[in-house]
Amino acid sequence: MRLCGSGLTCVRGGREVFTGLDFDAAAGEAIAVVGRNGSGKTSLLRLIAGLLIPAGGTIALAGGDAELTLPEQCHYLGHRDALKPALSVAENLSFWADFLGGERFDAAESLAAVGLDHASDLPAAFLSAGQRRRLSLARLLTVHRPVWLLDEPTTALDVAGQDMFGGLMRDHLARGGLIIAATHAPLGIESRELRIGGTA
Ligand SMILES: Nc1ncnc2c1ncn2[C@@H]1O[C@H](COP(=O)(O)OP(=O)(O)OP(=O)(O)O)[C@@H](O)[C@H]1O
Repeated sequence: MRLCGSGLTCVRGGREVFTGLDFDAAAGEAIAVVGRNGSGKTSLLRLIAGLLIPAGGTIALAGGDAELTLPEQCHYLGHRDALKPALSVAENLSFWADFLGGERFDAAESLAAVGLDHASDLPAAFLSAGQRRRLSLARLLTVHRPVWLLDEPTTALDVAGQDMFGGLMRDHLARGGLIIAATHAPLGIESRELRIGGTA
């Protein structure tokens, strides 16, 4: 499996954010997208996820599931956690599994993997920032998708949480997944850098 972007141009609000951007990522590889604030890191993830339309260029996934579109093979984790505060931790995860569709894996195991098994009945409104982020990460495990698009994924995670997430990312890569992560902080796993715009 290989994800390639070629000659990408992104325009937002009538302003060109980047142009002529090329990237490629192979199965088992993590790409850290870096660049100054406003350079277009989030925009690139949203282009790959199909949430924005490129003003030019193409994005293609070779060797994926021919029956599915690229967005259907991506997990997009934005920097906001996209949780419903009135629903419990377990209900939020169930909502996302229903919304994303496809085969779902054991929610209790996913919550245990991110250290939230003790909190499954707690309303999401009561979670700390790091716990909200951990619940978002559980989505990645409950529904398997090969391409993980992660926007500042380690935000709010404590050191143990960053170690835990590093292990989850390594497992995903070992299973043949790929990761594109926009980040200002070290990702905590071996990765290749894709710089957008000038030096941060
Ligand atoms: N909805 C929008 N309408 C118009 N312009 C937008 C919109 N969203 C983002 N932009 C602009 O697009 C540019 C790129 O934003 P983006 O969020 O992709 O940058 P980034 O590299 O992720 O930044 P940061 O490091 O601050 O998170 C910015 O100049 C931003 O103001």
